[in-house]
Amino acid sequence: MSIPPRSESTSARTRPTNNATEITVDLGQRSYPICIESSATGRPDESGFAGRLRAALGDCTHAIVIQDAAIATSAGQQILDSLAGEDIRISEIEVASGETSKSTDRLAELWSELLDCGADRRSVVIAVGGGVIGDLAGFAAATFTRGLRFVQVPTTLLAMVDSSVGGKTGINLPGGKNMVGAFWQPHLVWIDTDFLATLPRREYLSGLAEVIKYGVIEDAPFFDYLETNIAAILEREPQTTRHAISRSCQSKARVVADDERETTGRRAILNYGHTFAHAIEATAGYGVMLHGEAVAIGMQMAASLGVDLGLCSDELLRRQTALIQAAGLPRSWAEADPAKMVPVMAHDKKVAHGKLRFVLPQEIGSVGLIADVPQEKVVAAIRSWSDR
Ligand SMILES: NC(=O)c1ccc[n+]([C@@H]2O[C@H](COP(=O)([O-])OP(=O)(O)OC[C@H]3O[C@@H](n4cnc5c(N)ncnc54)[C@H](O)[C@@H]3O)[C@@H](O)[C@H]2O)c1
Ligand SMILES: O=C(O)C(=O)C[C@@H](O)[C@H](O)[C@H](O)COP(=O)(O)O
Ligand SMILES: [Zn+2]
Repeated sequence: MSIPPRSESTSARTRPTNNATEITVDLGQRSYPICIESSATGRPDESGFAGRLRAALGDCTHAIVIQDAAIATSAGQQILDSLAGEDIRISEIEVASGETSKSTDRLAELWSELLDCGADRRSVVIAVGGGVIGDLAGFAAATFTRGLRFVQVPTTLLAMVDSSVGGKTGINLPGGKNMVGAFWQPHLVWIDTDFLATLPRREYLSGLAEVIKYGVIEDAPFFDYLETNIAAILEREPQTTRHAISRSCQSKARVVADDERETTGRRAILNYGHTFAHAIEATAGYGVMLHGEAVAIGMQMAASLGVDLGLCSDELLRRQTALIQAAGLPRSWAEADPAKMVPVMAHDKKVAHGKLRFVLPQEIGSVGLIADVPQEKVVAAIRSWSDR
């Protein structure tokens, strides 16, 4: 199956002002801004978090801040402080860090906590944390009373460049990643790059895997930029890092605006490497391998599969491998076991008519959605980046 090309009419709109960038996710009446700022959360004027919240929601008298327990005294506190002068009742809910919180048990507790704090359809859920908090809180918002308004405040690089944008929310099942969820768009994405200052290096690198993904799937000049500037990004040099975040958000906003619910196939490109990655995460045990680490290895497996099928060149694989290595990400997983991974891959959400479909590279900046891949080639791709 071929992937529809980028639509010219639904490109993300970008408005840079001073040291801030605003990108619009164009979804008609459900359009929303991604505000990329630095040191701006507490500003008392309309450019601070509270001002942007007022502008995005209008009437809001109750905010429920659902935050990662590990950042409750830092980013979470900044968000709470920024709302202190507002005429808004605040409820706080903490969620333990880590992938295991994306579970049916934690979701059920969260529904009860929302009930207990008096959440109703005029409330807003504000998710403060990484992708785990955004996915979990977003799904709770989508389902409680059939829908609460929702705002994303990403505090990890991965959440800033990927999970906070686009409205995919959900939880894991033991047998598969993100198997239960909903498309539920936020009203606002607030990115304050200062939050990255406390992010551990391993988590920062994990986010870089999704950044590299955008270069491979639809932005070849950005891939070139990353090759040249990876050292500055690793040092978290402010301007370079901001550029990488904003370019990633532009890619994501463009793809989501083209195919919000992954119906035409265009949005499936964001799943590059993920058929393998999700099987790696599930078979390793959730939380053992970080999502971005699994995506890096999954992209390697996908590129090897592409080479094997004659879809792309060895040179593409060489460049991708070099960038992943330069970014300090793993390229292989010694324990990757096809016998365990292939059955998990059967639950991939891109399966159609009982057949797996893989997002595979054609050239840097372009991928295709490929069905009818012989299983022995899938096994060989897994083995080429494992010890088995
Ligand atoms: N919905 C989507 O479109 C989408 C896209 C990509 C990934 N995801 C999902 O996102 C999840 C991964 O997200 P993640 O990588 O952000 O992981 P995460 O949410 O687990 O956060 C990573 C770690 O960083 C800590 N942390 C967060 N912010 C911090 C900060 N500012 N300073 C210090 N520590 C901080 C957290 O406590 C946690 O231990 C996975 O479940 C993945 O499936 C979803
Ligand atoms: O937004 C998307 O679409 C993506 O596929 C982004 C991915 O990086 C992300 O990991 C997503 O959660 C995967 O979605 P899934 O539908 O394969 O579970
Ligand atoms: Zn991902």
